[in-house]
This record gives sequence, structure tokens and C-alpha cells, in this order.
Amino acid sequence: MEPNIHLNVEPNRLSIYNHIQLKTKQESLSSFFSFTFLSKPNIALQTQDRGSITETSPGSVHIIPHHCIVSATHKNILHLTSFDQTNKNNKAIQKNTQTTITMGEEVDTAFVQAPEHRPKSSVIVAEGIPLIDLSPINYQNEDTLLDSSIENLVKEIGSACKKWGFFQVINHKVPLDKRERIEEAAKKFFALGLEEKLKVRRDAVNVLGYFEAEHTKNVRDWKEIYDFNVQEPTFIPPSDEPDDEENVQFQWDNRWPQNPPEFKEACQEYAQEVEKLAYKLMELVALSLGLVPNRFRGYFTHNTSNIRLNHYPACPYPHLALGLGRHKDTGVLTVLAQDDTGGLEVRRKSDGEWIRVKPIFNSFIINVGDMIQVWSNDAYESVEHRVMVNSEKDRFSIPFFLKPALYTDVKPLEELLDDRNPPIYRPVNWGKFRSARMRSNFAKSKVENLQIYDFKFPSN
Ligand SMILES: O=C(O)CCC(=O)C(=O)O
Ligand SMILES: [Fe+2]
Repeated sequence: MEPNIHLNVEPNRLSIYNHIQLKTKQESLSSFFSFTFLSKPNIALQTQDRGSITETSPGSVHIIPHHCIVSATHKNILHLTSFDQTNKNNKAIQKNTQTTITMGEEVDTAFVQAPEHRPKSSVIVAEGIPLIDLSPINYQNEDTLLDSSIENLVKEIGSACKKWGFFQVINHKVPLDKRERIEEAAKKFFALGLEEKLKVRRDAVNVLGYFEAEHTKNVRDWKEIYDFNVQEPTFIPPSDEPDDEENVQFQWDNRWPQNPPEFKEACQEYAQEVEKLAYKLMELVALSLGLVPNRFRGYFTHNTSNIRLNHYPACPYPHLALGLGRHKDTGVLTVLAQDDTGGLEVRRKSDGEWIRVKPIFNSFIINVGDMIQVWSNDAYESVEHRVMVNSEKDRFSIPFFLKPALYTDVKPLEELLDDRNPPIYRPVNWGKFRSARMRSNFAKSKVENLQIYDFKFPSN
């Protein structure tokens, strides 16, 4: 019987990658494929029976069993021959079917990280970031926290902020149903066709909405996002000089999609709950620095806090790209809900290793942003983190970014300073800092974007 090659070409949704399933018709053990690669290397061959992957080089020939999946990470011209070997009267008969196919788009180099920033194949999860139980604050009815009964909790928060800049919390009082509702709404939104999502696309003027081309440190992230602001609509500009160009640059209105219909409500209800948690955490942070619990409250009257919905699609080259490149959060504090896929990595302060944050059901990941670093005069540092992608599963996450009013001049807090601890930062105008950082997220730019250390006084 003549063997047949069945080609089943399945382009990836982002159309960067092709998988081709090859099957001989009769699937007998004596049928094989032979491949000749005429173009670039980096085809992965995966035989379904053994699941092994072989890297190949141009021009090589591979004979493999009757059923396999070929994945190309570069544009490849592939000459395929399938043949059936049967032994008739001790004579090998070889019947060939030949096909030539072109498969795989080029890897889009915009997504490719420099070798030193690519994910490692081994992942460290051993000693994770601290897990903190917030139940002690749930017994308090007062508006602001009372120091005495939560001494240990305050210590735990302080030490996590110092050592890691990151921790996870449980028993946080954000209702699970509200979280599940926004997670569902996010999934439905991202599942819409691109044309639909582009109706609420962010641009250089409208800074909120959908965006699929975010760059971190000049490399494109493997993700799509949707941003909305928690507080609408008062925006008091960064400076009161009417001619200051920072004042007119951006349009801050939320841009709600029509679909799914419950999207806006799900987002707003969740935002209220997670915002309450963020303020409680700020009280704990204040206490841990020896400040009065409501020390930070005033900065958030006209806050610019926002929520981001992140969708990281499965990626055909997770060894080259990142869902989100290494970065520090610019705001005050981040409260992040990640799903059960995993992928967030935190730079361990003690040795610079990347540590994977293990997903824990119904927990939140909290991290210190650049503004706490400045207020605390470096007692608590904003720590680098990044997101790995994988080739099998999409990942969703929802960070809430607590951010002050645009006009806030953030500077080391007087109460924390003395002769031995002089201020190491000059004031950072939040609105201007944020604008400068946002401009760099749209596309590749020639200069490294503004960082918080640019505000440090020169050391002698
Ligand atoms: O998706 C994540 O786990 C992290 C997201 C993040 O770090 C960010 O959006 O700033
Ligand atoms: Fe982040």
C-alpha cells in the first residue's frame, strides 16, 4: 500500500509558529518519514510515541517513525519523503511520496531577549517569598489599625519588605466571588477577535484600554493587556504651571469595551475590594517603618491607581521570549492576583537569582514599588521581577497598582531621617515620572527609560 503524508498545518494564534502533524495512512511500523531541511536550523521534531525532541541542522536527513509533530521556530523549507519499507522475497521495496512545504514564520526578533536575560531551563522554587496570614487585622473593627495586637504581623511585613520586597498574603478579606468574576470577564474579553479589542486600544493620547504591543526595556513582551483606572474621573495634573507640557499630554478616561456586557461592573467591584486591602497593607507598612498607621493616606485622595488585566498566550519559543521583561513597579504597592499557571519570577536580593513564585489558591502577591523605596529612603527596595511564558498554557494575572496623585512630590519621609540617615533622593514628581515611563512602553526607544536611581543624589 502506498503511504500517504497527511499534513495538518495549525498556525499559532499569533501566527508566528506552525505545528505540522504528519501521519502515514496505514500507520504500520514499517512506514517512515525522511526529512531534508533546506533552510535554517531550529526545527524541533517530536515523535508522538516517544515524545523526544531533536534539534536539527540544515541539510540533515532524519528517519523517524510513522507519526510525528514537526514544529518550526524559523521559516523553513522542508522536503518531506514518506516511505514504506516492506520486505518481499527478501527484497526491500521502498515506495515514496514526496512533498515540499514551507512552514513557520520567522521568529519575530522584537520578542527575543538578549541571551543573558533569557529564562533558564531550571527553575528555583525552593525557598519562596514569605507567606503572611492577615487574619490578625480581621479582628479589628477600627478604621485604622491598633498597633498592640498585631505586633508580630507588623514585624513579618517589615522583614519581608526588607529581605524580599515581595510577600504573599492569605486571609485578606477580598471576596473570592469578586475575584472570580473579574477573572472570567478578562478571559472573555481577551477571547474576542482582535478587531473588537482594538476598538478600545490605548494610543499615545488615550493611555487606558487595550494594548498588545507593550515593550519592557526595549524588548516586546509576549502578552496583551487591558488597563483601567480605579478612580474616575478627577485628574489633578502634575504641576500647576499651565504651560507645562506634562499637563496636557494624556487622556485618562477609562475606555470600557461593550463585550462582555458584565465587564465594567466586574472590574469596578473588584477594584473597590482590592483597593481596601491595599490601604490596609499601607497601614501595616507604615507601622513597620515606625510611622503612624495612616501616614500615607493623604497621598491617595486623588490617586492614580490602576488595574491591569494581563493575558500571556502560550508561546512557541518560551526559551527566547518573556511574558514581561525584568522591571520594577513604579508605583507605591502592587497587589497581584495570579492564576494557577505560574510564571512570575522575583530577583532574590541575597544573590540575584530568579525565584519562581508558586501560585497559592486565593492568595495575593504584594510588592513594594519605587515610591515606597523613596519614602523609606531605601529601607524597603522595589525589587525586579519578570514573567516567563510556556508553550502549553495561557496565563492570566491581575495586578492592582496603588499610585499617588499626579501632583505628589515623593521624597524621603522626614520622620525617618537623621544625621546618620540623610535623604538619598531628590523629590520625584509622580506625574512626571509616570509620564516619562509610559512613553517608553509603546515602542522601542534609543535611550534606557528613566529609573528611580536617576533621582539619587550623587554619592561621594
Ligand atoms: O503577571 C504577573 O505575574 C506580573 C505582572 C507584573 O509584574 C506587572 O504587570 O507589573
Ligand atoms: Fe510588575
